[in-house]
Amino acid sequence: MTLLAPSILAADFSRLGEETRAIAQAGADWIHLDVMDGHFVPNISFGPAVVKALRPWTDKVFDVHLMIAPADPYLAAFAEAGADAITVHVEAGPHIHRSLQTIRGLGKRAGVALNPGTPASMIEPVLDMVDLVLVMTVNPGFGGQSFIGSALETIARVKAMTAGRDIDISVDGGITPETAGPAAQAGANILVAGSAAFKGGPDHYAKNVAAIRAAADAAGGRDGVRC
Ligand SMILES: O=C(CO)[C@H](O)[C@H](O)COP(=O)(O)O
Repeated sequence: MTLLAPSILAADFSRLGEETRAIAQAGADWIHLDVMDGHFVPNISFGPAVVKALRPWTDKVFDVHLMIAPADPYLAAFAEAGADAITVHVEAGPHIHRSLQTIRGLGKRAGVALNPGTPASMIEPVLDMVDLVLVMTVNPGFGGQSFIGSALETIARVKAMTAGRDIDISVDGGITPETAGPAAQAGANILVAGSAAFKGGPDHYAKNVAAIRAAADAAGGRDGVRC
């Protein structure tokens, strides 16, 4: 079954704890936490203090996506705050190998992310170091954007590059019941969804999550790793 990782970027920030619990109880597999610094991306979201504050609200995997540069000075803080997986962007600095080594050294699942304009080949040298590849299907920084179709080719390239390895492929940006199928078909086994997961408020979360997952599974999505 394809795993669903709702992004709390689309939640009601005045009630983040309740929202995190509600989406977890609605069937989310992982909780995706988007960290933005106003430098690597043109928006600011939250830091390790918020991750720590949310940790008691659910025992789901905390999938922390760092859209920050530099990332290395903050990796330990996010690990201590309760992250289970930490993803850094290959575009965010010159030492991606060191960042991934640090994340694994902290005992966390290490992820590397690719922006829509970045070729998949950029991460080939570090595939031994990663548990997760996150393919951005929007330009990072904001929720509610439209899925960039050309990123499907990147997902397919990453799938081919990672064949035979125990590496998850996550897609992030513009995931809806319409785009979940093509993303899963191209090779994604974890879908990050913000707007489509939180649409309509808490009474709709279970239905939203089920619709996205069903679309992915109908398209032949492969199993995500449960940890
Ligand atoms: O990383 C992100 C933005 O940088 C968000 O996770 C992503 O955009 C999800 O939001 P939506 O599903 O609304 O597109």
